[in-house]
Amino acid sequence: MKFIDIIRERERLLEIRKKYQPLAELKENIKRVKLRTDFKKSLVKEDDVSIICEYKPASPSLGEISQLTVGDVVPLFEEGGASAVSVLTEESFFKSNIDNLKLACRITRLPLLRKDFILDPYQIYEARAYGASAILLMADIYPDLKEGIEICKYLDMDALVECKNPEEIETAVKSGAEVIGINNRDFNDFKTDLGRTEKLASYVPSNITLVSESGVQSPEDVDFLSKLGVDALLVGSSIMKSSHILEKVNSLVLTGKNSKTRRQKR
Ligand SMILES: O=C(O)c1ccccc1NCC(=O)[C@H](O)[C@H](O)COP(=O)(O)O
Repeated sequence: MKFIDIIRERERLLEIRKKYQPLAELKENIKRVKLRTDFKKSLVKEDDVSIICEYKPASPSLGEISQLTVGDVVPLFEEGGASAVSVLTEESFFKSNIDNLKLACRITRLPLLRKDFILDPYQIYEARAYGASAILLMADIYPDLKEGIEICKYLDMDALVECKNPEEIETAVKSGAEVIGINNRDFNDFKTDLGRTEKLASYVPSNITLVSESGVQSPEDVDFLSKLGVDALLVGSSIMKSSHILEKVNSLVLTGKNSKTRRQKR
């Protein structure tokens, strides 16, 4: 399977959602959904690298990862010291759905990131209506980044803008991004390499919150990425696969404590 297959499938399911729950209805629902605490603020700490724990039952690279539910894992993420929770909401390849976001919202007071392939403003409104405080926007996938970031601001949400090269980082900054993510996963073969953050971190201005995403397995990885000046790490598979989730989260969180380093300037 290729990345483009994931996007095509996302487009197909999006059209079904739009018919099932029109945008006007979502906008009405938003009026009744209380906003969660600030995602960006929760990640930026003076001395600590924050950990965002991701609910991820399956993935294109690993297939089924875990049969645990949001109700099983989110309390453990919180107890383990996570600063925020990411909920994958893609159905076909990651075996989750948007209702898991709503469920997480009932379980935890931590800020919630909607992790999905966002192609359309509809999905940003949908995220807010289902309780998200932030949404992932991929710089090379979302059609109008500036507009997407503005919609997030209008809805009092944060945009985590994912960038794959220096040009995308520059575009993201010009478009108003305040939180930038560097994904350590290569979307051609889905393999991870923490060296991607090493190559790109210094391109991200120091006033912007930097999240390193994917491939974090161990406290040693947290240590390595901390030295590159990241503010937060997004971790899914290694936590979901663990038979001791609470201890796993806690070991990553503790390694992030007092480990924050100033980002190198170019
Ligand atoms: O996880 C995958 O296999 C994948 C494949 C294709 C596109 C995206 C994919 N993952 C999305 C993510 O970015 C991760 O869920 C997230 O960063 C956590 O990564 P990990 O800790 O490696 O599970």
